Amino acid sequence: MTESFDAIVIGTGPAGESAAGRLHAGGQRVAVVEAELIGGECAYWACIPSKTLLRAPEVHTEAERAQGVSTPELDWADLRDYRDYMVRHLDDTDQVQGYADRGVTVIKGHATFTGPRTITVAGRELSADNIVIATGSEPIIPPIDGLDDVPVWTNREATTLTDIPARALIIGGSAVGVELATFLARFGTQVSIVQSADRILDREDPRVGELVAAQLSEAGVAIHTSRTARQARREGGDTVVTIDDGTQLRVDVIIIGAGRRPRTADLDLQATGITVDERGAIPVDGSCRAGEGLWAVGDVTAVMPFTHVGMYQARVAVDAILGHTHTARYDGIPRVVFGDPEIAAVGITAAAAQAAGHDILTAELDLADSIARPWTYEKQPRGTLGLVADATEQRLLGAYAVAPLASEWIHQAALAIRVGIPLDALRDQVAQFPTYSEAYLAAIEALA
Ligand SMILES: Cc1cc2nc3c(=O)[nH]c(=O)nc-3n(C[C@H](O)[C@H](O)[C@H](O)COP(=O)(O)OP(=O)(O)OC[C@H]3O[C@@H](n4cnc5c(N)ncnc54)[C@H](O)[C@@H]3O)c2cc1C
Ligand SMILES: NC(=O)c1ccc[n+]([C@@H]2O[C@H](COP(=O)([O-])OP(=O)(O)OC[C@H]3O[C@@H](n4cnc5c(N)ncnc54)[C@H](O)[C@@H]3O)[C@@H](O)[C@H]2O)c1
Repeated sequence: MTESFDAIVIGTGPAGESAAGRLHAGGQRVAVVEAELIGGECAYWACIPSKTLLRAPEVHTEAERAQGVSTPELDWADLRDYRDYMVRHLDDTDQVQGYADRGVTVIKGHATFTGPRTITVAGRELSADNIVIATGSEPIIPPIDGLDDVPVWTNREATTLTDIPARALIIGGSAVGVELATFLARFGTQVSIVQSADRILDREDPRVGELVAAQLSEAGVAIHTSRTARQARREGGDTVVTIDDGTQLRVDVIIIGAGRRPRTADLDLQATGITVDERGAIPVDGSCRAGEGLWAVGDVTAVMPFTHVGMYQARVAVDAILGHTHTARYDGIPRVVFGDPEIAAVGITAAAAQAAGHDILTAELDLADSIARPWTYEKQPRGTLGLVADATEQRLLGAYAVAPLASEWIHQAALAIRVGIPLDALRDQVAQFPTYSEAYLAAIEALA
């Protein structure tokens, strides 16, 4: 017998949970289907554990860099326990009960489509007027000979680690690679990164890559850009990795941070009429609609694979389901990598702006030369803010900041880009003294 609902949400990562909560609040009879744990990748093996693990080394560095305070000791056992608490000991019993208490049906199991709006899961057949697909993404494992014979961690093993490895090779030098390298290097791991692109964080402005490479090198991380790992083998207790310039790296573990692919392969999407793109992503329109009564939100769309974007897409899709259709906009969405210091960017790079035909103005500011806050914050002041603006329209197109607390103050640029605040208005804006936010005025004046 087919069980009918108003809406079914497949996958309960941040995007799916957000959709389910909003649908339920909108008065819909909702079923959620989850193959693993309610909360998804973000809650157990990605955002939450990684940011929890990075906080202790961040405080440690802050203390080292501030005048008049002795540096506290890092306590791995204590941090590990707190990480375990933050990932709920990989137990979602309370989450399942929470949904049940609210009247949302939870079905644990792997869903596959049997028709345009019917699925089968755990031996049950369900149908709904609307189905939201929020199945997330999985790590891409690069082809390296011998990888099966040596210790390899994806983000899952890396974020639930119990012991700090002495030596690690990270494959990939973007968000996952930079954050894990920052954390491990601070706990004493000898870290190497092999990055196939010609710079770290290759999707950002080249200056960001330069600044981040310098900070990682200062922390003792060895970076091999324009390189890939070719072969891995066991030699005694060591893993020996050969990279494509012939260099051999001797490590204890290989950590994969080489990108992710949308999790669509085993959904039987052919039953729905949805055709995935070459990345395996589900194409969606402006309101995240993927077909008649079908919606896709989060990493599975590959639009911008971040938790905040997945939750925004859920908002947009559920609004449309509930009859308030509007179009998602992806400009002005921050992209933060929690390095040391933090790396934040928003909007487009100077190169992308030029390619799009903008007549651009750019400025880069060394914060220590321009504002007071870096000096009151740490004894070796640091930080950079870069801006790109349209000269004709006199508005901001993009910004990057590599500086303490950048994850917070990047939001001013985000809002300016999103709303199209004129440069004149930003020039007349007054920030509190002494804060990092004051950097915007100095950088905007430098644009002229
Ligand atoms: C190490 C790391 C750190 C990160 N840190 C950040 C960060 O700080 N900030 C940020 O914004 N982003 C971060 N991200 C990205 C973020 O984790 C993802 O963008 C986010 O988890 C995507 O959410 P989602 O709901 O789309 O999918 P997911 O979180 O992947 O959840 C999808 C869920 O669907 C379930 N599922 C899949 N297929 C089926 C099926 N057929 N049937 C039933 N259930 C199914 C899965 O079991 C899973 O629970 C990080 C990623 C990594 C790897
Ligand atoms: N703070 C955050 O918001 C945060 C943190 C971590 C991850 N994430 C998200 O999670 C996703 C996965 O992150 P990621 O860093 O794994 O992927 P990514 O797609 O952001 O970057 C992958 C990197 O690996 C490199 N690479 C690819 N194949 C390689 C190979 N064979 N050898 C060496 N290098 C190779 C690429 O050049 C690229 O720089 C991204 O969408 C990211 O935005 C977000």
